[in-house]
Amino acid sequence: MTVDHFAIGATVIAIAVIIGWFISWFIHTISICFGVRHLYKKLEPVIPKEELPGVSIIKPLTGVDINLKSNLETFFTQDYPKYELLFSVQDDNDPAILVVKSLIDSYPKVDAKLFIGLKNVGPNGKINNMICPYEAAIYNNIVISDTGIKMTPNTLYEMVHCLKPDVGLVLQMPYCATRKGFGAVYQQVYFGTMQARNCLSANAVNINCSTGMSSLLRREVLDKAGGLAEFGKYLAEDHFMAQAIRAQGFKVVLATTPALQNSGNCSISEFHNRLTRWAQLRMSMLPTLIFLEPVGESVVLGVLTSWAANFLLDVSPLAFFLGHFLLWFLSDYILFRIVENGPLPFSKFEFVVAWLLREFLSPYILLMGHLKDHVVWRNQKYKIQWGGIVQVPVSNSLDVVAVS
Ligand SMILES: CCCCCCCC/C=C\CCCCCCCC(=O)N[C@@H](CO)[C@H](O)/C=C/CCCCCCCCCCCCC
Ligand SMILES: O=c1ccn([C@@H]2O[C@H](COP(=O)(O)OP(=O)(O)O[C@H]3OC[C@@H](O)[C@H](O)[C@H]3O)[C@@H](O)[C@H]2O)c(=O)[nH]1
Repeated sequence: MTVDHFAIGATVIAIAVIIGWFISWFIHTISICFGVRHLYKKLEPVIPKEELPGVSIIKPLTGVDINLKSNLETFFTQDYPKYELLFSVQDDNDPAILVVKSLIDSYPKVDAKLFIGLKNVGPNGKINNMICPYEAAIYNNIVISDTGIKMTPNTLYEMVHCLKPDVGLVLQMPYCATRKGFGAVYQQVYFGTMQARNCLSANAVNINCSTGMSSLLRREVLDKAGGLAEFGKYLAEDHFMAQAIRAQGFKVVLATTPALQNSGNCSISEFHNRLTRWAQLRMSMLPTLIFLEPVGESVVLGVLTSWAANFLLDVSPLAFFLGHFLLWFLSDYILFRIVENGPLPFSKFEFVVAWLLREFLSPYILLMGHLKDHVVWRNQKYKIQWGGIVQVPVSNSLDVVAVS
């Protein structure tokens, strides 16, 4: 390559980097605007409360943590006229059984059942755990809610409110309840900044960006796509369910309040394992993210753009990087306050430390996703293929028992 070719190539790359930098600020701006407009907006009642449709809430459980009982209790105290609770565990030694039974005894007026044992329809353990309650559900509207989720008394109403006739799936954007300890702060900052930015901006422009920890869907729509069992072949069943619902012409929308993850386990290393697993899923399903995700991170994009600005405009790279990083921080701080709907629930110092840690560790998490040749989820190992299909882990199906 001659010097001219080299200079032309470098100029083209530098211009592309600058364009990418503007795109990333466009994403920040959309997420903030959409967050302000959509999150926590006042819901005008459209139909009287007693005429609201019935909802079956499926809770696939695996094990116990110190918050499980209080989290599950929030499902028994929903300010909603007609719903049933369908808990399921995959084996009869699961300690969650005792917790659920004691809550069922304490709230005899709430229609609640416990299913013990899974139906093996594919590699996805969560789907296998949910097949029995899904088949037994009496209502057409199904909420799927992960074990660590806590609701406020209004959450179910807020989700149903978003289920307009043209909507097939309502997702609660992932966020966290405020818990004690730095691990909890770190997770809350992650979900309130990077995750919220991508989730809000993608949904604002109708890009499929789903996380299935708390969602409400129309059963007849899912059944037309083959039912819940059809998605047992994927680990990222949430992404493929949203895709199948959109393919039938229904909208996928965000609920006005985020999902409150409130697991009793706030370990940073386990959280990193979870993020690595999610990164592996995303990269296998959407390979363009292998390139886009790292360049969409503040540190990598900052370094690249500092070089580009210096190359094209002779700007000091250090000054550019520091300005970029400070702006990114301020934008994330504003977004966090929008998602939290109030002041920081911890000190500013903790926010800064958790934010810096996340920004500098994110390339490492993405790298770990590339280095691992298998996915680990709840002690099961899976081999994942391009397209998101997984190979079956060894699993044993128990007889199913329903306990009211
Ligand atoms: C030069 C700048 C370009 C920036 C491009 C930004 C690239 C996107 C970067 C990161 C994507 C992060 C997605 C976070 C949410 C995903 C959470 C998750 O992994 N969930 C899994 C488990 O529940 C789930 O199975 C996977 C779902 C797939 C999500 C795919 C998301 C694509 C989002 C793209 C957002 C771009 C927004 C553009 C708006 C104009
Ligand atoms: O083998 C399993 C694994 C998981 N599960 C249940 O599935 C739910 C989610 O599990 P975890 O909390 O371990 O995982 P995550 O929070 O990472 O899940 C998230 O990412 C992966 C997606 O497929 C899920 O839909 C999403 O909720 C829990 O309720 C858990 O009890 C099972 O019932 N069996």
